[in-house]
Amino acid sequence: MSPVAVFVGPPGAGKSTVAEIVGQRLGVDVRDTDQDVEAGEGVSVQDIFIDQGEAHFRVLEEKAVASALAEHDGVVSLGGGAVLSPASRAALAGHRVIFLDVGLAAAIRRVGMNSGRPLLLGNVRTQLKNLLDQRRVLYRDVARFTIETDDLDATQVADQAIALIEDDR
Ligand SMILES: Nc1ncnc2c1ncn2[C@@H]1O[C@H](COP(=O)(O)OP(=O)(O)OP(=O)(O)O)[C@@H](O)[C@H]1O
Ligand SMILES: O=C(O)C1=C[C@@H](O)[C@@H](O)[C@H](O)C1
Ligand SMILES: [Mg+2]
Repeated sequence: MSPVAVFVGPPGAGKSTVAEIVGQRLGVDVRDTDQDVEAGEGVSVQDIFIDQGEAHFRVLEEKAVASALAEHDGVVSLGGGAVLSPASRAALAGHRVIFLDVGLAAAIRRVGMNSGRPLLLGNVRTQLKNLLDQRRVLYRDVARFTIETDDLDATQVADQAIALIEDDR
């Protein structure tokens, strides 16, 4: 069993939104590792960061990624920082991973300046810039395909993703 596609990318890339559209259009279930962690713990990702710290969240996330890749044959959307884990990067090898890339300006517009995302608290622009600079290489490393999303709406990104999936089957 293997997911039909796995979406990776930074906050604001549109992973959750696009995964939902692609799942609906292909008639398959969607799994989001942030939601899996929240369901398992019974609290929000934000609260886990605040109460138990990022390192604890990353351990939970690593398990959620491993389970989703092993158990799910629909579409998977990973948390933005899932690729920080070497184990998760290794687990992604051989999967149909699609990197939704986004530039700084579009990412800021999409997450908003008052982001509830715990890693972006403080100066959203600076945090997002650092995060994009540090992680782009990791997203590229795990991805079979990249979609540049800046000038596309979520439906257009989903169209491209479905075309890539169909061509790759
Ligand atoms: N291609 C797009 N163009 C414009 N807005 C978009 C696009 N994709 C998603 N959005 C909007 O951007 C916001 C963030 O999208 P979404 O939550 O899907 O991102 P994400 O990649 O899952 O982020 P996170 O890593 O924080 O979970 C949402 O308000 C969504 O409607
Ligand atoms: O980019 C990140 O590190 C994160 C993205 C979100 O999906 C959540 O997993 C959490 O807010 C951390
Ligand atoms: Mg998401």
